[in-house]
Amino acid sequence: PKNFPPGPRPLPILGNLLQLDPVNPLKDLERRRYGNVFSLYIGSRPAVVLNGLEVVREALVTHAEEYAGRPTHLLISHLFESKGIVLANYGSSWRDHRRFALTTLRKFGLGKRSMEERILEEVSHICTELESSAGGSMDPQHLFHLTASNIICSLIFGERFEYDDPVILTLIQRLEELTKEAFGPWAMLYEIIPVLRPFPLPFRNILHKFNQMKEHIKKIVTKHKSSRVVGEPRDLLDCYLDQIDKTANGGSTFNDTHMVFLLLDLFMAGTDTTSNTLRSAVLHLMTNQHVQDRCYREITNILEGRADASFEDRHAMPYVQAMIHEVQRMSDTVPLGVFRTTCSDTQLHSYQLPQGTMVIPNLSSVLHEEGQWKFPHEFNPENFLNEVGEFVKPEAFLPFSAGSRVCLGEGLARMELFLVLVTLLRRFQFVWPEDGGVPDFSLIFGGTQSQKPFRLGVHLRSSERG
Ligand code: HEM
Repeated sequence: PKNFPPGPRPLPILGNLLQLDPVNPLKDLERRRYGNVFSLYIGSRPAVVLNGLEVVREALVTHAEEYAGRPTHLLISHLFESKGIVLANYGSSWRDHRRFALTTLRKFGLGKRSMEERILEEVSHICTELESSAGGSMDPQHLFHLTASNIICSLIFGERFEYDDPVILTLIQRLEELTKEAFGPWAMLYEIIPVLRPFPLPFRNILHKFNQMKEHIKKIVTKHKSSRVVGEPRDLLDCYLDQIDKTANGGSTFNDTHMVFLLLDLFMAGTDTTSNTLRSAVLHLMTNQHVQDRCYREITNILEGRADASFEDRHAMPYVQAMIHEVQRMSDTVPLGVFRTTCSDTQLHSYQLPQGTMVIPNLSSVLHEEGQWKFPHEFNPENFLNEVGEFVKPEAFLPFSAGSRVCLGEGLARMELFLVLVTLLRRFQFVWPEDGGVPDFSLIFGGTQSQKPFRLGVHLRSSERG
C-alpha cells in the first residue's frame, strides 16, 4: 500500500519467511535497518513490526482503539474460531466476554483476601513437593504449570487436580506443545499455502492436540451442568451458564460455543504464562545467590512471627518487588504480545496502515531496549530500584502489553508471582545442583517462551527444619 512502512523485499508465495530464523525469529524482527516500524510479508500478507517503547506505546496506548483488532487468518485464530477473548476480534462479543470474565474473577476473589488464601493453599502443595526433594534436586518442568493451572482451574471449574493426575498432566503437556507449535514453521505453511491444509502434514497434529483439549473442557462442562444449582454459582463456569439462561432470548453473545472457547482461553492464558515466569525465576535465583540472600533477609524481616505473606506486603519489600519484575523482564514470556490488526485506516509516524493490517508489537524489544534500562541485557534487580533503594517501575516494563487489550489476568498473575516466590524463598534455598552442568539462560521461542529444561537444587532453610 501507498506510504506503507519499508521492509525487506518479499519472495512470491513465501514473502519474507526465509529471512526469519524458524527456531527463534526474535533477532530478525529486531533488525533496525528499516527503523522501529517496518513491514514484513508473511506469505502474501503484509505485517508491520513495532520495535521499542516509543512506537509500541504510540500504537497500543495513544491509538488504542485503532489497534485493538486480532488477525483472523492465522492457524491459532482458526483453532479458536475467533471466539472467546484472546483471539476474538474487536467487537461486542469480545467486549461482553472480557467484561464478564473480569467481573466474575473479581466475584470469586480477585483483588480480595479470599484469592490470596486460594493461592497460598496451592503454594502449600508446591512446598510438599519441594520438601520431598530437600537436600537433592528435582525437575521443575511441570511443577509451576500444575500450580498456575490449579489456581485458574479452581476459579473457572471450582476444582483443582492432584499433581500426579494424568488428566491435568496431559492437558499441560498439550498446552506447552501448542504454544510452541502454533508459532512454528508448519503453522506458517498452513497459513500461507491453504491448498496444503487437507494433507496429513505436521500441522494436523496441532489441530488434533487442540481438539483434545477442547473435548476435555466440554466433558467438564457436561459434568457441571448435571451438578449445578441454578442461581447458586460455584465458579466462573456456573456463572456463565446462569448468564446464558438470563440472556437466552435477547440476541446475546453468550452461548455454549463461546463458553468453551472462553474457558480454554482462561486456562491457556492463565497457565503457560505465570508458570514459565516462575520457572525462570528459580533459574535466575539459583544462579544469583546474592539476590536470593537479599530477598530472604527482606522477607524474614517483614514477615517475622507471621504464618503467611499477604499481597499487601509487597509495598514493604522493595527488593523482592524489584527481583520479581526483573524476572518478568528477563523471562520475556510473551515476546511478541498477541498479534493485533488495525480496526480502521490509521497513521503511525509518517506511515499509512490500512484497516486490517496485521501488527506485531515486539514486547521483547521494549523489555531489553537500550536507553530504557540500566542493565538491558543482564539479570539485575537494580533495573527497578532508584538511588535510595526504592522500587520504581520504568515505563518500558510492558510484559502484560498495554492498551484496550492489555492482559486481563495481570492482577492475578502479579498476586501469584508474589505469594508463590515469597513463600518459597522463606522456606527453601535454591542452589545450582553439582551435576547441573553449565546454566543455559537461552529461551525456547513460542507464543509463550520458556527456559530450557534444568534441575532445581533444593535446601530447606535451617529455620524451617524440624
Ligand atoms: C506472567 C503472566 C502473564 C503474562 C506475561 C501475560 C501477558 C499477556 C499479554 C502480552 C497479552 C496480550 C495483550 C495484548 O494483546 O496487547 C495477554 C492477554 C491476555 N491475558 Fe495474559 N499474561 C499473563 C497471565 C495471565 C493470566 C493469569 C490470565 C488469566 C486470567 C491471563 C489472561 C489473558 C487474557 C484473557 C488475555 C486477552 C486479553 C484481550 O484480548 O482482551 N493472562 N496476556
